[in-house]
Amino acid sequence: MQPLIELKSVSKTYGSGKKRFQAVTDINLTIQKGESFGLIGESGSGKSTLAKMLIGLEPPSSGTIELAGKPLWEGDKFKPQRPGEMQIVFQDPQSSLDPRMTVKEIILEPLYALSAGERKQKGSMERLQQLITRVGLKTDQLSRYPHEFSGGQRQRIAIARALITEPKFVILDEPTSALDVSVQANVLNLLKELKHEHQLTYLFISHNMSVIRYMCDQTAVMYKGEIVETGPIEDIFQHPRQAYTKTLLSSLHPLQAAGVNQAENHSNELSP
Ligand SMILES: Nc1ncnc2c1ncn2[C@@H]1O[C@H](COP(=O)(O)OP(=O)(O)OP(=O)(O)O)[C@@H](O)[C@H]1O
Repeated sequence: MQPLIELKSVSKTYGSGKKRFQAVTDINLTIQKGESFGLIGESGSGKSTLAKMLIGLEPPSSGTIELAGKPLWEGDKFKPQRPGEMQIVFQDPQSSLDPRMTVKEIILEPLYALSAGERKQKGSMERLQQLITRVGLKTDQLSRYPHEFSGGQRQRIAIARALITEPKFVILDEPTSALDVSVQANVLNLLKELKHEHQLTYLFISHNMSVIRYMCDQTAVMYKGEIVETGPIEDIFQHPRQAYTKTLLSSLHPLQAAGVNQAENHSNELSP
């Protein structure tokens, strides 16, 4: 079966001369359609750099990235087959939502990358109302501005924005780490339901092993720009092979390490 996403020998170097810094080194990764693929690693390990190369914000320095068998980059030019096919939800909805735009404008904005016909069809008022209601907000909130919402509600707006183009692949870059613990599990559960309803494929980035375990089927562990371990999440959780993965696991709360997942326990919280 052809993978949805395939990275072959992908590296990324920032800067040049004395400021040259290799953030990502020789990454090989495949994500199958329908998978929820976790990417875990400490701060600075290169997770966001990988996400930026996938979404078109940073070109790889070498290697190839393919979506459904088609290269996403031609040199420094990002050339997705269908704009809007991939979307991203960033960590901090405070900075990722334009404070001068209404919720309606924010959610509709990704449609400007599409053709006029598609924009009309996907941006209908009926669709917008369905989407805003589905993420847990009210239709009369469409005319409000981001500052009028809580952190969790803002992340729900960001999720609606990501779904408006009907993407196949969604990158979730630490989508709950900036949120109050009391709302983290609600947002994770919403993301799980939406994945099922829209047949999405996720790349879920986190530094939190228990969140990755709750959300993902497969995972890769990143350390200093390299993938040091990859496989089914339960295998990695039960039988970590690399010293770094063992360290990540040993930093977990004892209940989480024992497999008692607080989100599944409906406690509404996930420990950081
Ligand atoms: N534009 C840039 N110019 C130079 N160095 C950069 C740039 N962006 C990232 N880096 C460096 O690359 C490394 C990887 O950063 P990256 O943001 O990908 O890590 P991360 O794992 O996502 O970290 P975090 O969890 O803190 O977001 C870091 O050392 C960072 O300082």
